Amino acid sequence: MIGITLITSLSQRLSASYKKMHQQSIIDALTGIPNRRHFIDRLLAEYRRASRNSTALTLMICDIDYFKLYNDSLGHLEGDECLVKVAKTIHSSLQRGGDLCARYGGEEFIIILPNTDLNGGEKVARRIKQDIAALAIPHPNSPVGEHLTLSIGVATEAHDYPSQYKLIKRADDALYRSKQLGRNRIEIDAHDHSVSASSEIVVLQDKINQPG
Ligand SMILES: Nc1nc2c(ncn2[C@@H]2O[C@H](COP(=O)(O)OP(=O)(O)OP(=O)(O)O)[C@@H](O)[C@H]2O)c(=O)[nH]1
Repeated sequence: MIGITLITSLSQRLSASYKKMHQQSIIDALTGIPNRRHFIDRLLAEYRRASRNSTALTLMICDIDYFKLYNDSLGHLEGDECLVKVAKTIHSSLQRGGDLCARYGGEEFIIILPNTDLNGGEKVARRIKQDIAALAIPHPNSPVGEHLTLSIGVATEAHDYPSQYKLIKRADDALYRSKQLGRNRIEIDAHDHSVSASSEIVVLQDKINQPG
């Protein structure tokens, strides 16, 4: 009897420590949101689901502008605190249960929006930008404003699903464009064969980059 109790308690402890280890392996230690590894697993699952059901899938990468300057001006600890605030804010800007925000790299966050088309992606990107602006985090020496800003790249897949990595690449290319075009802005790459992608990009850029 004592032996059985001992084995049960041991296996409960093992299972608890396995759960803890698993949590630690998929959560970013600084910000407490999912890490890159968890993002890749979820993206694959969402990609398969979208492909099976022919639903739209949107991916978004948000990158803090001039974060090196932020660290240099205010120190690394302040930089860490800022990353935590940004992660929490982006996380709470997402309203659907299936949406996921993960820390993708140092000051980069990546978001999966399942069953979300171009219009939905645009709305979420705008909301994130507004919520970050509302934090009004002072960013001394930022060439684009007195408060912390984000550059955002968005890519949507509506019909054609060649590879989930291509969608990451397209979101990354859109982010790159956003940095090149001056930062603190949203760039969208719409890959929809029923319309010309480049014409959609132009229309959306006009809409998105209006002030406010
Ligand atoms: N405090 C802190 N800083 C980090 C962390 N991870 C990355 N960084 C810093 O983020 C900065 C990123 O710098 P860059 O890649 O040059 O980008 P940037 O200065 O934001 O410039 P742009 O992206 O071009 O606007 C580097 O200085 C990194 O040290 C972290 O966990 N904590």
